[in-house]
Amino acid sequence: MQDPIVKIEKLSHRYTNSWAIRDINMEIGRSGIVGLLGSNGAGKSTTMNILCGALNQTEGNVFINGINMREHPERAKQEIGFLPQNPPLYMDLTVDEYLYYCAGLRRMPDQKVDEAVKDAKLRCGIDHFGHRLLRNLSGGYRQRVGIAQAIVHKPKLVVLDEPTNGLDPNQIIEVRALIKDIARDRAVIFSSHILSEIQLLCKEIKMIESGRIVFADTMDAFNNYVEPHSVLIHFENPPSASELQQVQGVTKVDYLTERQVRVYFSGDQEITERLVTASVQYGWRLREISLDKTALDEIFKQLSTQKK
Ligand SMILES: Nc1ncnc2c1ncn2[C@@H]1O[C@H](COP(=O)(O)OP(=O)(O)OP(=O)(O)O)[C@@H](O)[C@H]1O
Repeated sequence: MQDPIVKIEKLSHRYTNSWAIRDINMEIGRSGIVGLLGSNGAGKSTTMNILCGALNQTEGNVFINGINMREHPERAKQEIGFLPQNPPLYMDLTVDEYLYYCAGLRRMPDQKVDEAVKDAKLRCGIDHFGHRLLRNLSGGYRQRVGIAQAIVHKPKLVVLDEPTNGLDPNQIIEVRALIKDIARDRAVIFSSHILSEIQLLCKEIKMIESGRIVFADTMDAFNNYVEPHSVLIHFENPPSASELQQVQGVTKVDYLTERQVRVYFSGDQEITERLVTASVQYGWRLREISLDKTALDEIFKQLSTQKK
């Protein structure tokens, strides 16, 4: 396996007197979108700000492409493009002026700047807005300019802190498509407090709650984790537990009332079909059946209490 683009070791940060993040460890590969999911105040921005060298951590280490951010910040930052939660956009500059200014901050060689700005504008769909003042752009286009400044120096890693926050639904769709596009040739870390957004965009998910990582795996593993493993059934003529356990896939049966049963199963979703068939065959008179999907809030709670 290739070396990770990001390696975080035992990262902790304390603001004045309380810890915002504790003991975070993670590795991030060189391509695709990794989602950092967490509710408000979970510690996403703190982690991202440290990762990008905008904040000095209290404890632990961050390596970007093998370079220690604390020891060699200038070199490490060359590998990163960052769109913070409140991007520093200068409203009195035109798009071109702003992107040239950002390329300058990145210490790009002069002869490469024209082409780099042109490429970033094209990639972000703002090439026709070069002379427009930032203050006269819509929220969605300002966000595109923010993403353009994050990729102008062609970094290997782009970090986007809640980039769709505050946008209208159409702008959200456009910005998500842009993020997918820029992730084709680099790693992207993307934070959000919206699970469905992370599910839509990311191949991997790191979930953070109260400053700790509570889940880190592929999106597929996460989706399996939150898949329902039980169904709720109402029978008019309820079978016994042992009769229900004869149905292939059923692992456990709990009677909630005389006629209402929670049936646990393992494996595939065809369980509902098999239960309906058995009910017809044996005359159990099934009135209602529904998947028992635990509320996501509940899963968040379970994950955060399990790993504390
Ligand atoms: N500058 C600061 N001084 C003191 N406490 C802070 C500061 N910045 C953040 N915090 C606290 O640290 C914790 C983590 O905040 P952080 O901004 O990293 O979370 P977040 O997941 O990005 O949340 P949000 O989505 O609301 O931005 C919170 O309890 C927050 O109140």
